[in-house]
Amino acid sequence: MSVLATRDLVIDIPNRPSGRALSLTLEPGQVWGVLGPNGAGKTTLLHTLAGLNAPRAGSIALDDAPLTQLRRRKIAQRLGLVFQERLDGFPATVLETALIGRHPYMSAWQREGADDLARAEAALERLDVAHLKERLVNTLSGGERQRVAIATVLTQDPAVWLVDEPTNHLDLHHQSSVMALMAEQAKAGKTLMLCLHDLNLAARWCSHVLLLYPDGEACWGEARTMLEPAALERLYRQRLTVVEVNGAPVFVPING
Ligand SMILES: Nc1ncnc2c1ncn2[C@@H]1O[C@H](COP(=O)(O)OP(=O)(O)OP(=O)(O)O)[C@@H](O)[C@H]1O
Repeated sequence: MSVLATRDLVIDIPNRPSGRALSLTLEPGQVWGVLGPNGAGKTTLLHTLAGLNAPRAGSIALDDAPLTQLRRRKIAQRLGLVFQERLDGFPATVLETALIGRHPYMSAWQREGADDLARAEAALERLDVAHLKERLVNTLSGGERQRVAIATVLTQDPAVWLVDEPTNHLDLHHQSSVMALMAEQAKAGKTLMLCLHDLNLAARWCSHVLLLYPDGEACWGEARTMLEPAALERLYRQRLTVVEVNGAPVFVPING
């Protein structure tokens, strides 16, 4: 069963030719990495899959139903989003922010219950921000905010995670912990699509990758077949060398 699928999807990037239309099928348990240079359209793709940007052409299905025919509340129960721009200016505490993850399941005037609170507190613990729960989010560091945003989606517990640069602002320990969380979610049957700048995170953690080129060209498939040095050099216009560490490829940029 596909949880999220696109048919002949063309994302709408102003003044860019349509390139290759995307017909993707994302299944439970898969972790997709979206790779490509700056401006290739990774964020635009995520926004389009979330129904926030209209595509130029083609369609998106969530649980085999057209996204355009689903109510926003239903979409919010199924899709969790971690995006780069966040409205953190609103004066909410870390705990209040995590609890927003429960709103798609509540009626308009319903208050969060004990179960909602327990889920939020467990998520804050998992992301190592429980000690900050009474702090206003707009007083946190970049990495702390990123972890609160991920904790909010963990509280939401969606079937599909769409995450723009999950390790943005994170130190090495928290990068590793967040990627392990993404893998855990996949193991639990969730589907994840992550925009990544780090090839080595993609090689280590993704089951599938989508390579997006600045001219709208694209190709996709299983990570072990797609992460070929020659294809990646063309993608980034950057020479690479590959070494193996613990059985996994590690890509290193080289000059010249
Ligand atoms: N509102 C807009 N008007 C005009 N161009 C836009 C608009 N939004 C995005 N773009 C352009 O669309 C292209 C794709 O942007 P997008 O943010 O999706 O790229 P990206 O692959 O996520 O890049 P990065 O790696 O830098 O985050 C860029 O060239 C960007 O300048």
